[in-house]
Amino acid sequence: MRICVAGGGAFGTALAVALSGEGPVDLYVRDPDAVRRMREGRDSPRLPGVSLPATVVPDSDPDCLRRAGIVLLAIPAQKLRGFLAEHRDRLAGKPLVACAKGIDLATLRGPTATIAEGVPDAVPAILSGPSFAADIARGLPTALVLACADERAGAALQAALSRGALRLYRSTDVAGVELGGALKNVIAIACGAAIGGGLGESARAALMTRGFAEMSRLARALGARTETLSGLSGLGDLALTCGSDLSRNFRHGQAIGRGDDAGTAETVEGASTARPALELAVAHGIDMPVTQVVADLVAGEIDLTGALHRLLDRPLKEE
Ligand SMILES: NC(=O)C1=CN([C@@H]2O[C@H](COP(=O)(O)OP(=O)(O)OC[C@H]3O[C@@H](n4cnc5c(N)ncnc54)[C@H](O)[C@@H]3O)[C@@H](O)[C@H]2O)C=CC1
Ligand SMILES: O=C(CO)COP(=O)(O)O
Repeated sequence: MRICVAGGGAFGTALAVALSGEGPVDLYVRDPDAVRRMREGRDSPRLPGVSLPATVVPDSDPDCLRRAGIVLLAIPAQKLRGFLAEHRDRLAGKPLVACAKGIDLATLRGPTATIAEGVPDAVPAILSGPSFAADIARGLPTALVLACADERAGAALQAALSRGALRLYRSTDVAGVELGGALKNVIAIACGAAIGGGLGESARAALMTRGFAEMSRLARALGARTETLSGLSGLGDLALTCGSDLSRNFRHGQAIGRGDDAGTAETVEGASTARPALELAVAHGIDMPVTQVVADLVAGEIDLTGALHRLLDRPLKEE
C-alpha cells in the first residue's frame, strides 16, 4: 500500500526516510522549489547530514495524496485544520495518521478530532511518543504509539508502519495519546526556562513531576486512561523533551529563562498549546499551575522571577 507523508519539515522528512525501506514513499511538500532542491541534492535543510534514499519521492503535486493508501500528516497542529480543508477531497475515505503534538487554538480540539471534522469519512489515527526527527531519520531505535479508536484499523496501521528500528505500539486511547504528546511540550518549555534561568536540576525534576501530575489530571478529565499517560506518549516523551536541548520546546524555554529573544522561526508546539490547554483545564475545573505559568511566560505577561514566585507561593498541599 502506497504511503504518503504530508509535510516536508523535519518530522515528515524523517518519517519518509524511515518508512522508505520497503518501497517508495511519497513526501508531499507544497513548495516546488523545495522539492526541486530535495530531488537534486537528495537532502533537506531540516535534516542536516541525512541523505534521502531514492525511494523517498518528494512531490509538490498534491495529487500524490489522492494516490496514497495511508497518509501521515506531519503538519503542525495550528496548520492542520487549514491543510485538511484544502485537501479534503484528496484525503476522503483514507486512514489519516496525525503526527502533530498540539491542541488547536481556535477549536480546542486535538488532531484526530480536527481530522474527523475536516474529513468526516476518513479513519483518524495519531502517532506520538519520544522521537527526535534526526534519530528516526538515522535509523536509530525508536518506540512510538499509534492510537486509533477503530481497533482493527489501528492494528492494520501498526503493521503497515512498523519497521526494524521503528517499533510501534498500538492503543485505542486516542485522547490519552494526543494529550500526552501535546501537554509534554508545555512542560518542556517550563523545564527549559528553569535550566536557562539557572534554577538547577532539582527544579527541572520538580517541574517534570508536578507537570506530569497536571497533564494526567487534565487527560483523565477529558476521557483518557491514566496508564496511557504513563506510556510512551506522556511520561516517555516528557523524559526526552524535558531533558534534552535537542528539543525546540526546551530550547524555547531556555531562551525565555535566559531573558533572550525566544524567536518565532521554529515550530514550537508548546508555545501555542499552553493557552488552549489552560482553557480546557478551566472548563473542566482542573488546576494546572505549571501550564498557567508557561502560557503567561510565552505571552510575555510575566518573567522568570514572577513565574517562580507564582509556583512557590502557592498554598502548601498534599502531594
Ligand atoms: N521534529 C521532531 O523531532 C518531531 C516533530 N513532531 C511533531 O511533528 C509536527 C511537525 O513538526 P516538524 O516537522 O518538526 O516541523 P517543521 O517546522 O520542521 O515542519 C513543518 C512543515 O509543515 C509544512 N506545512 C505547514 N502548513 C502546511 C500546509 N498547509 N500544507 C503543506 N505543508 C504545510 C511546512 O511547510 C513545514 O515544512 C509538530 O506537531 C511536531 O510537534 C513529532 C515528533 C518529533
Ligand atoms: O516531540 C518531539 C520529540 O518527541 C520533538 O520535540 P520538539 O518539538 O520540542 O523539538
